[in-house]
Amino acid sequence: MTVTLEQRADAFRRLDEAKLAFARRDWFPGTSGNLSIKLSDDPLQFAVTASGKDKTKLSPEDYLVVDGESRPVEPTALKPSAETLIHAVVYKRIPQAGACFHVHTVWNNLVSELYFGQRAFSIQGQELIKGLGIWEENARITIPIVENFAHIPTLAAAIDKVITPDVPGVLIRNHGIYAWGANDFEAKRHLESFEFLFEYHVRWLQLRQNAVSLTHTS
Ligand SMILES: CSCCC(=O)C(=O)COP(=O)(O)O
Ligand SMILES: [Zn+2]
Repeated sequence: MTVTLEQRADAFRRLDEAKLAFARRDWFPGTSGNLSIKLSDDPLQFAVTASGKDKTKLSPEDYLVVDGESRPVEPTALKPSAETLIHAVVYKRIPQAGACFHVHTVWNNLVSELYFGQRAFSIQGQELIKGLGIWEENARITIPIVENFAHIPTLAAAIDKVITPDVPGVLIRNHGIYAWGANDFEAKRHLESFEFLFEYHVRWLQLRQNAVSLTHTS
């Protein structure tokens, strides 16, 4: 299937919108983060952020289109995100994924380190679990956590082993989160829901610890 110039331009415009929304929340510290939107399944092609850019800004050189091996499909001086392979793994493992967003936040880093020993973080009974598309009563979700291998093919292979269609995200230890959805709207909703759950959980642990300390000193 050929990707038209209109589809390419529409994906770039949608990536601009997602990027600015996340930038407003300070979710791209130090040029971190990368975003993609799928353009075709067969052959796999997706629009992805160029590597090392300041993702709080817009420029005509922010995105390029790559194939399933993370190679640019058109002549360009731009380098795809260093983590493009992870986006490719998500699209291959979860065929229903149409957009994939990666951000580094303090909350997702704290949760990834706190629960790395269990290789997963679980949370139950929170309304925002519905934001992940899971509507059962008192639902519990479990997001996997992988080691932060510096060698990206090793990191991508570790992610490939643990992701499932049941939960639309994966944490990388002391690095960040990848979250995906059927399209950019859904991937954003999933990412925001995960971040709410992480922040709630860490703040709740802190409050509980403070309450215990007060009880012991009074
Ligand atoms: C400065 S952050 C280190 C690389 C990283 O984790 C990241 O998300 C950004 O890499 P990219 O090549 O996509 O700019
Ligand atoms: Zn990263």
